[in-house]
Order: sequence, then structure tokens, then C-alpha cells
Amino acid sequence: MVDIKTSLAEIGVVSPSITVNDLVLDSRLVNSGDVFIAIKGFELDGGKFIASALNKGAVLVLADSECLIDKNINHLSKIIKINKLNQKLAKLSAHFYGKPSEQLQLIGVTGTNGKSTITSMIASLVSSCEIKSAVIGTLGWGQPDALTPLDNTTPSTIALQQMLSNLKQKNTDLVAMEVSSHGLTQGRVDECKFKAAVFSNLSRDHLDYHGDMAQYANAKLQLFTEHSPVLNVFNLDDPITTQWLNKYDFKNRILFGYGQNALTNNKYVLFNSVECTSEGVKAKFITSWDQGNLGYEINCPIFGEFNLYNLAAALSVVLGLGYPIKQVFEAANHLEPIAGRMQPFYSLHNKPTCIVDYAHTPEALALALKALQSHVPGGITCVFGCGGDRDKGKRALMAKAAQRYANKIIVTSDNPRTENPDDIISDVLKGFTDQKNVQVEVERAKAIALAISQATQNEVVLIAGKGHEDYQIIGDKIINFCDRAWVKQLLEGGC
Ligand SMILES: CC(=O)N[C@H]1[C@@H](OP(=O)(O)OP(=O)(O)OC[C@H]2O[C@@H](n3ccc(=O)[nH]c3=O)[C@H](O)[C@@H]2O)O[C@H](CO)[C@@H](O)[C@@H]1O[C@H](C)C(=O)N[C@@H](C)C(=O)N[C@H](CCC(=O)O)C(=O)O
Ligand SMILES: Nc1ncnc2c1ncn2[C@@H]1O[C@H](COP(=O)(O)OP(=O)(O)OP(=O)(O)O)[C@@H](O)[C@H]1O
Ligand SMILES: N[C@H](CCC[C@H](N)C(=O)O)C(=O)O
Ligand SMILES: [Mg+2]
Repeated sequence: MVDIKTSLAEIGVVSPSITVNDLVLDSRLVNSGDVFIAIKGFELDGGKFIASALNKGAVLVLADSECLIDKNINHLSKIIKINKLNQKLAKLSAHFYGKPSEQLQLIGVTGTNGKSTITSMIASLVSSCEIKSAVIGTLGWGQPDALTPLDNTTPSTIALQQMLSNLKQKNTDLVAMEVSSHGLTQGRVDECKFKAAVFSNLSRDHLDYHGDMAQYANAKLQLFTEHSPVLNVFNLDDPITTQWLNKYDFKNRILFGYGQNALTNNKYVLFNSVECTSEGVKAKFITSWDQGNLGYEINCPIFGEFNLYNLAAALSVVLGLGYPIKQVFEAANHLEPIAGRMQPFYSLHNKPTCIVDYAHTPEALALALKALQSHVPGGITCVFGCGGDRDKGKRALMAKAAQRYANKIIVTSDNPRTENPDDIISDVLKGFTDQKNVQVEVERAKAIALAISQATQNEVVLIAGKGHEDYQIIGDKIINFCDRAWVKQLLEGGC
């Protein structure tokens, strides 16, 4: 139990001493002794849930002045109204949880694609240097081999400070977290002190929320301009990086990307001599930490040249933080595929190799398919759908990417959420100029089985969009369904 008085003083609220357990933003998660924080959200007024939080044993309620509060509620005296509470939550929770981001190496990774991969790679690379690491992101939070699932890629400011404090208490040295564009615009990482920030790349996604690409890009830029990370790590080959570097004088820059020649005036991690094989990828890396610049050869069981960008980003952070280069490159050779990220499944029964990948944007789908073309000589079948209640504009563009790089396509459902799955599929179908090689199977399990049954042993089936997810959201129901488990079952048995 902690006295919340000094934390409230931090945001200008005078209160008597009150000992409390945790700060909680969602009434459904309140336990006895907690503080319920009621704010107005995009959809709901948190004020509606105050009575329920109090019934569950909340000892204090902090409510935004704009929340509607039922005057007949019991325990009105336990409610403190605060002006613009939403904007003060980061300060309140960082103070309450002891400013944990200042006590460990916190790394923030932003960008449209690659965040989960880069954070997992950073955690694996530093583990080889006896460092206790954790991740926070789409795959969950905690040590990489024992993750607790999360609802959001970047948790709310309160949940985040609580997680960081928990990880600090468990003697975690380094936390690599994904910082989504929603997280940045909603202030979920405010008050976090980053030892390094990484920009992976920018392509179309989330325009339903951000409106246009310029605003989406600016949201990502905030990680660097508003949070003053110690190291600023950028993808040299993404055009927006040049724009940003021309505009802002970021200190301690590290650039990563494809290249043969050392860069002047910048720290760098570059790769070249790329070779894609049926087992993974080979490349040579040169870095500004490599005295004499002889370079390091990498032979790594991961698929896709784009994963070399992810690896270069992870190496930039780890080398930038001062971890020993030889040990780090040795560890890079042993990186394992990340759950549901270009994860291969092989068959012992003359069936095609299957790759489960989380490509859920047009750019990611194109890159995943292009990558497979260079790894595997046979034809490619692509099974994909698009999420409901999300950016509709990307649906036809994903079809175009599939049509360009796949030999056969099966359009199916992703997470339809509250939309009619057939409507989503019909939006996708509008993107094909020719439907000769396109089939539709609305049920995802059937679509995957169909793809495997139609492909030969030297072909490959890419199952895109849901990666690590072990559920499907249909209407307001969440059903158990896992691409990886289903593919394994189909490859092991008959289909
Ligand atoms: C549109 C959006 O971003 N909403 C986020 C926002 O929720 P909100 O404040 O608008 O919530 P609301 O539903 O209006 O509810 C208002 C308040 O009532 C509370 N409540 C609600 C119901 C209840 O029974 N009891 C209760 O106390 C809620 O906890 C909330 O505090 O703040 C919440 C806390 O931070 C987020 O969980 C929530 O993310 C929703 C679930 C979401 O789907 N967000 C997606 C779009 C998102 O953020 N995605 C990004 C990027 C994904 C990626 O590319 O990787 C992510 O970081 O996850
Ligand atoms: N560097 C990259 N460039 C382009 N595409 C990539 C890159 N890295 C991964 N991808 C593609 O994007 C998909 C998602 O990768 P990952 O989960 O690492 O990204 P993310 O940024 O965490 O995504 P999310 O926004 O959903 O959290 C992968 O399955 C792959 O298809
Ligand atoms: N973090 C991304 C993941 C999308 C994954 C895809 N399976 C879907 O449900 O659309 C989002 O929320 O847009
Ligand atoms: Mg992610």
C-alpha cells in the first residue's frame, strides 16, 4: 500500500493521506484498495462506471471534471474531481510508481512494421550478454519466454508505469517496448525516459484514426521530438528519415540500412551481400563499432530481407548502448523466428511449406510475398483477409499486393469484428484487376486447409494477417482460433 498524497500533489491536487494499492483505469479490473480513474474516452464516459468501481472496493475515485457523475451514488466523498485529468495521468502514474523508466534501460520502437520483431530481437541479443530483458507490445509483456497478453500494443499510461515498476522490481535491466502511433498521440508514453528510440519504417496503416499519412508520420515523429531519447536510431532507407534529419538536429544518431560504405559523421549499422536460402538469410554487416571495418557475416534462420532491417535496427540499439560487438553478432546468428512473424512450418508428408506471418498492411504483405519469392523457388499461395472496424482503404491495396506477388490467392476473414465478413471480402475483391487465380472462402480454417490441399510439396503457402493471434474476433465474440496450431495440425495429419 502506498500513500497517494504526494503523487496527487505532483499534479496540483491537495488531499489528505490515503493509502491505496493500484491506479486502475478500467472499472472491470478494480480490486479492493485500488484507485479508480474515471475519464471521458472516445466512446464512453468513465463516470458511468464509478458506482461499480466503488462497489468493487475502490477506496478513492479520481474523476475528470467533464465526467458525468450520478449524484445519488454512495460514497460521494471518495470522489475527487480533477480538471483535464487525462492530461495529468502520465505525471500522476509515473510519480506513483516511482518513475521506473529512469531506473532501467527503456527502449522505444515506433514505425508501421517491424516493432514486435525489433523489440524481440533487442531482448534476445542483450540476453546473450547476461542482461535480464523484457518486452512490452503486441505479443504481450514480460520476459520474452513468459509473456502476459495485452489488449493494446502500447498500454495506457497507467498500465505502462505499473508494468515498468513491476519489471524493475523483478530486477529487469532492459525493457524494449513498442510505441504505436495511437500510443504517442494519446500520451501513453508521456513521462517515459527512453535510453534509445527507433524508427523502423513508414507505410500505410491506421488512416481511419490519423486521417492522412502526414499526420500519421507526425505521430511517429513525436517519439523523437517530444521524448528526447538518448540514442536516436533511424532507418536510413526510408524516405521520411531524410526529411526528418534535414529538419531536426537529433543528437546521438545511429543510422541503419542497406549499404557497402562506412558513413561519415554518423554511427551506423549497414548490411550487404544478402543471400536468401530455403533455411534463412545470409548477409554481411559493417558497423561503426567494428574497428578496422572487416564486418561480420550473419547466417540466420529468419526469412525475408526486411528482417535484416529489423536486425540492423536491433543491433544499432544494442551496440549503441555499449554491449560487446563480438558477443552480440554471435547471438545474432542464433536468433529464432518470432511467433507468427515469417514463422515457417515444414511438412513430413509431401505437403507445402507454410509460413505464418502478421502482414496486415499492403506494404507488409508485398514484402512478405516478395521475400518468399527469393527464398523458395516454387509457386506461392497467399491466404489473407482484412480486419473489420479498421482502415478500409487498405483492403483493395492488400489485394493488389497479393495479385502482384502471389500465384494463387484465397481471400478469407481476418478479425471481422462488428462488420459483415462478406462486406470486408467484397472490399478486398475490388482491388483485383483479374480474379482468375482468386478464390473466396469466408471461414479462415477452411481457407487455410484449401490452400494446403491445393499446393504441392515444393510450393509455399503464406498465411498472412493474424500471426501470433490465437483468437478470432467475430461480432462481439472472441473464438479460439490459431493459424499456427491449425497449420501444424494440417501438416501433421491429412487435409
Ligand atoms: C480508440 C482508442 O485508441 N481507444 C483507446 C482509449 O480508450 P478510450 O479512453 O477511448 O476508452 P472508452 O472505451 O471510451 O472508455 C472510457 C473509459 O471508461 C473505462 N471503462 C470502460 C468500460 C467499462 O466497463 N469500465 C470502464 O471503466 C475505460 O477503461 C476508459 O478509461 O484508451 C484505452 C487505454 O489506453 C485504450 O485501451 C483504447 O484502445 C482501444 C481498445 C483500441 O482498440 N485501440 C487501438 C485502435 C489501438 O490503440 N491500437 C494501437 C496500435 C496497434 C498497432 O498498430 O500495433 C495500440 O497501441 O494498440
Ligand atoms: N522491417 C519491416 N519492413 C516491412 N515489413 C515488415 C518489417 N518487419 C516486419 N514486417 C512485416 O510486418 C508484419 C508485422 O511485423 P511486426 O509484428 O514485427 O510489426 P509491428 O510493427 O509490431 O506490427 P503492429 O503494428 O501490428 O504491432 C510481419 O509479419 C511482416 O510481414
Ligand atoms: N495492431 C493492428 C493489428 C491488426 C491485426 C489484424 N489481424 C486485424 O485484426 O486487423 C491493428 O489493431 O490494427
Ligand atoms: Mg507489434
